[in-house]
Amino acid sequence: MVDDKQPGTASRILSVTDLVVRYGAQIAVDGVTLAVETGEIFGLLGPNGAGKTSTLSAIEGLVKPQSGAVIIDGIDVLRDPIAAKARIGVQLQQSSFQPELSIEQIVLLYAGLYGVRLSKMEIIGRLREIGLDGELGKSVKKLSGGQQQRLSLLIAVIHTPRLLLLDEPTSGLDPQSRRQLWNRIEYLRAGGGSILLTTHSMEEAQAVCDRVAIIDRGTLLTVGTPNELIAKHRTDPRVLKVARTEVTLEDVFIGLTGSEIRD
Ligand SMILES: Nc1ncnc2c1ncn2[C@@H]1O[C@H](COP(=O)(O)OP(=O)(O)OP(=O)(O)O)[C@@H](O)[C@H]1O
Repeated sequence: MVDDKQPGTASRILSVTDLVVRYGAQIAVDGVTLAVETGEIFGLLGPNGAGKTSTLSAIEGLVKPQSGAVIIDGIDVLRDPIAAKARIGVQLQQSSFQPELSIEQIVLLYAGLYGVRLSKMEIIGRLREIGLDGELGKSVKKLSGGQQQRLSLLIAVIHTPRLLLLDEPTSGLDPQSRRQLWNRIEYLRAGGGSILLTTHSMEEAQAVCDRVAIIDRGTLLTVGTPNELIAKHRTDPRVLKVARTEVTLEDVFIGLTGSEIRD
């Protein structure tokens, strides 16, 4: 039997239990419980201010939760943050990269930070996978948005993390770059990785996520495969009220979270 308490053997790569995150009087996450299985792409959906980034930040160990537990690959993030962080990959904002450095220098820099040794041939091989092997000497500031996004994803997985955390990875990308990123995420899953991402795109959730959770006002409202959520909530009067024709995932989302604009 697989023991989820033993690091490296967990079939459940992430368990979040009763997570509470506050910023002063503001409750951002109000008792969220969710789990991501190994090899799964899991999507966190929610309107602006729902608590998605705060949940991710607590998982990453960037904010200290008021209460609750986060277990990554059998490791308690609060008790052993360094070991837990070694198992996760986080996509940095493109603006975090030093703009004057070349792609090769950036890859070498972050590989070094993670203790990964890469030969020039290995760097070229990795860049070939994302179509950037011809741009080795180009500075980061000269890359297009899509190229920068691909580079930041490559760096997020340079140490082959077991769990990849992506906060709105495709926002601002053109359709081609978005598709490429979806393919890349699926490729990482095929290689044994697990992915937790946030998105505002229902299309994205349906296209790449094995399961999704809808979160609002810091609370998890529902979880399942996109089709399960449609089946489960298709007769909910709040969902029927907003459905235009056949009930879609977006109808479920708006039905459960309400139609008012969030800032
Ligand atoms: N550093 C902070 N200090 C105070 N309040 C914060 C801070 N970060 C987030 N919040 C508040 O916590 C709540 C949840 O924010 P969070 O960024 O986690 O939501 P989100 O679902 O990621 O939203 P978005 O889709 O807009 O990125 C919001 O009310 C937000 O204003």
